[in-house]
Amino acid sequence: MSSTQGSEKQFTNPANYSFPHHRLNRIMRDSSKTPVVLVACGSFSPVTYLHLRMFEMARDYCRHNTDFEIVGGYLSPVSDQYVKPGLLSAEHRVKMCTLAAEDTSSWLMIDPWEAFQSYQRTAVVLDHFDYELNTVLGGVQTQDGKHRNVRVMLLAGSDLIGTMSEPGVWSHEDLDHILGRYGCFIIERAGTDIDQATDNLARWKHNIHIISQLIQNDVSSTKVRLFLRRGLSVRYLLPSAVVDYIEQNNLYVDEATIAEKERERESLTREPKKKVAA
Ligand SMILES: Nc1ncnc2c1ncn2[C@@H]1O[C@H](COP(=O)(O)OP(=O)(O)OP(=O)(O)O)[C@@H](O)[C@H]1O
Ligand SMILES: NC(=O)c1ccc[n+]([C@@H]2O[C@H](COP(=O)(O)O)[C@@H](O)[C@H]2O)c1
Repeated sequence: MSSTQGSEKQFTNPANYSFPHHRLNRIMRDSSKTPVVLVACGSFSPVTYLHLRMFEMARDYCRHNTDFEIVGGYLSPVSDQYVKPGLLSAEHRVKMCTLAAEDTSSWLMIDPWEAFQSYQRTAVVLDHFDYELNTVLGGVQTQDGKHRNVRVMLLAGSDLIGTMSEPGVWSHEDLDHILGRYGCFIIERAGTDIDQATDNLARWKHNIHIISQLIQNDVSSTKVRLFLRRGLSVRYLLPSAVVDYIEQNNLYVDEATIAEKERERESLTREPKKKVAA
């Protein structure tokens, strides 16, 4: 059974869900172009500057190399049911992504649809975006009021695209749906050979856009979590509102470290009195 087309399918929404579109550019700047919405699917545990930067890189790439006009960008955090080490609750991940986008961007949005329900395959997530953008919202308009359907495209790092050639991770049908119907932008990532990662995807080559990182940046959520566990600073690797949120909620710090931090805090508040007394 092939994945259902966005315009035909009814999607089950989480409770109290509404599709965010407050930053979507509903009127195109250049009517000769194709309107595109970028969708990055991932854990975002936690979201880093690199995740946000992927969108800026893709927008620059589109301006200079394609006839696409980016009219919006979404981060879609994966469901809690996605089994992965270090995956914090959807509640925290959506909150951190929202703080990050609000704090740093004028065009990025967070869609919590995927996060607050059972696991949804990426092909289905893209269908959901297509449905919300084109069927529910009715797409966008050109300067002279003509209707245009928005093209949804996946934005991902080369490590994720590399998994598309690993047996059993993605079905052929889903790959055909994602890369054939929608298309994607791949951000080069240190440690992944981009030619190897895309070798098996040659039949969809016309829909795969590879973007080099001109300034190498290999911040990853795994490294950020490791720093936090070791009590090292992660400031300037993530938006400051996200760092503050992590600190306030003691996130990614294991039980032993929390207890140690509490002991430290207690001893710090007691220490000056002892010194004075001595
Ligand atoms: N440094 C990076 N360069 C290029 N792409 C990246 C980078 N960091 C993350 N991405 C991409 O961002 C998307 C979401 O990533 P994800 O949430 O899994 O982050 P991550 O840093 O890879 O996480 P983790 O370290 O927990 O595996 C994926 O497509 C991933 O390839
Ligand atoms: N078959 C699929 O649809 C499929 C397979 C593997 C990963 N994914 C998606 O890719 C993303 C991977 O995120 P991570 O890089 O954090 O593991 C998630 O959004 C996940 O849902 C989808």
